[in-house]
Amino acid sequence: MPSSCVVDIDTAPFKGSIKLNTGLFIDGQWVDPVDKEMIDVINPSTGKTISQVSLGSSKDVDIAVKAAKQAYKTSWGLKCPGATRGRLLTRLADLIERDIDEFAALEALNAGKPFHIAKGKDMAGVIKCIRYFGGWADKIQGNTIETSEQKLAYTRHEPYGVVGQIIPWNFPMLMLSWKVGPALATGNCIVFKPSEMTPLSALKFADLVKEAGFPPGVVNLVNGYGTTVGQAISEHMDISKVAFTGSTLVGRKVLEASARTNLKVVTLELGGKSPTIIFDDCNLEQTIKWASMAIYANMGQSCIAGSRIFVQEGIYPQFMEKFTAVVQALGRATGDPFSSTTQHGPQVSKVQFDRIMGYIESGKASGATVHLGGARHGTEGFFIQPTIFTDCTPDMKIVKEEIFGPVAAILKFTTEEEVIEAANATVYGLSSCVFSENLSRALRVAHAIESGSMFVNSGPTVDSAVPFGGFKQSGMGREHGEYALATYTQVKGVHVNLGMMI
Ligand SMILES: NC(=O)C1=CN([C@@H]2O[C@H](COP(=O)(O)OP(=O)(O)OC[C@H]3O[C@@H](n4cnc5c(N)ncnc54)[C@H](O)[C@@H]3O)[C@@H](O)[C@H]2O)C=CC1
Ligand code: BAL
Repeated sequence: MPSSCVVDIDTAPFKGSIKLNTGLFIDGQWVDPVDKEMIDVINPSTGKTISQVSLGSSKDVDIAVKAAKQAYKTSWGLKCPGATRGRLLTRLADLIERDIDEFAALEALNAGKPFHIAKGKDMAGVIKCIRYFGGWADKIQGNTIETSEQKLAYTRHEPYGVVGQIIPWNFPMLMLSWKVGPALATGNCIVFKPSEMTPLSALKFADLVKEAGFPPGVVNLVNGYGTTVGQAISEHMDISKVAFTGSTLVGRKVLEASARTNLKVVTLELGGKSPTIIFDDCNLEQTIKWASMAIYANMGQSCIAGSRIFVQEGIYPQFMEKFTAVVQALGRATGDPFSSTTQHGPQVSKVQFDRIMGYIESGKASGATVHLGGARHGTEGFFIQPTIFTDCTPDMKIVKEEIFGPVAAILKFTTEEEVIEAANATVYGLSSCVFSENLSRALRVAHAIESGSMFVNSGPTVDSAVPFGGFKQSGMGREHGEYALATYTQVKGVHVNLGMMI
């Protein structure tokens, strides 16, 4: 009998016991991994173990792929009408909404997100995303193509079959929804790997997949390390497409694995070093709130974090005064994710904590000034103070590299041309923000910046209906919107002879 655990939480926003199956979810059943290995799951607020869950291997990936292939042939893919897929996705979204508090509690416990943010932002986004793609499931259609009177030609947008999905720990449920929503809507079966650090909410999700009535094998969940389960997914000969979110380093490995094996289609959503560009004529009150949200939301653990803040010289003193006050308030709202006043929780792990503190030390050593923060918060867990660096120059590591933590580098600029060049001086190109009340200028800049998303007079407010993905080394392919459907379908051109003779 595969193992389970009960997570007891007794806090103001959530009191209760959450029962979780801790096995692997394969072919609609909870099973033990072949090698019977387990992994500790850590609470980043304390550094203590919450529970142990199963740790899969390539052997479990093989079993999951077989189940997915069988489901694709018999009960999903082209065998299952889009309307049925859509209904199941909608039911799944309803079940997630029913259990939203449990999900938010698991995200707070395992990923350190403030509970009210996990509920109001992450989980609200998850439900919206799955409903959105549920709505697409019966609207996937090709075209007829005019060629000659003797030929009928049309296209079909067919699923790949079995797709692999590998996600990170920064938005465990949100990244899951971005992946499974379009894959299921388009009729693919899934072998899914959560981050080995944050698997708890995905375990709960798998139970709801079963409750919603998805046929066995359509969604399979194999928790495990990247170098075993992740690599096995990337190399698998019977997986036709893999969607990955994570570091650029691992993104390259996934692409290499595809090249080495079956040339599976790869979509990658990778790192960023996003610019927030603030002109003298911005609405300062609004801009400051958005700029703070852009870098510090989710403790800076976001690929779209606005970690380079370019401020035009005329507004620089006012910006610094007000921005500092907002970030100081965020520092005071740092602490227990289950407190209603907390806005800023811990980093996800000791590894990430050390990595970010290393960047802070590098910033100091390279001559930048710690204007605010720059140290750990408290004595327990992996908390870091929201940090502002000034006197930054383009050559510094803290300006060039993705920190993935609550660390902003402020850079002063004079002209529009200068800031466009500086903002584009990065290998990344995921997301950017520009603030100016001069719409002509804001749009000119929006068009000149090399990034897959551009936010004008707002922070990065990603939406399920709008394509999302990277330019340059931030990735390839798009999630969200109709564009996501294209990355989960392959186009077949059908030629019908209406009278041509040889
Ligand atoms: N774009 C994004 O949203 C994210 C970016 N990152 C960046 O990556 C840095 C390092 O974080 P990590 O947790 O180490 O990211 P990572 O890229 O190692 O982890 C992301 C996912 O990839 C898996 N993975 C690891 N090695 C793999 C392999 N060889 N083949 C297939 N899958 C593999 C992991 O198990 C996890 O599920 C962060 O500091 C941040 O800069 C991290 C997480 C998310
Ligand atoms: N990885 C997509 C969402 C984010 O990291 O902000």
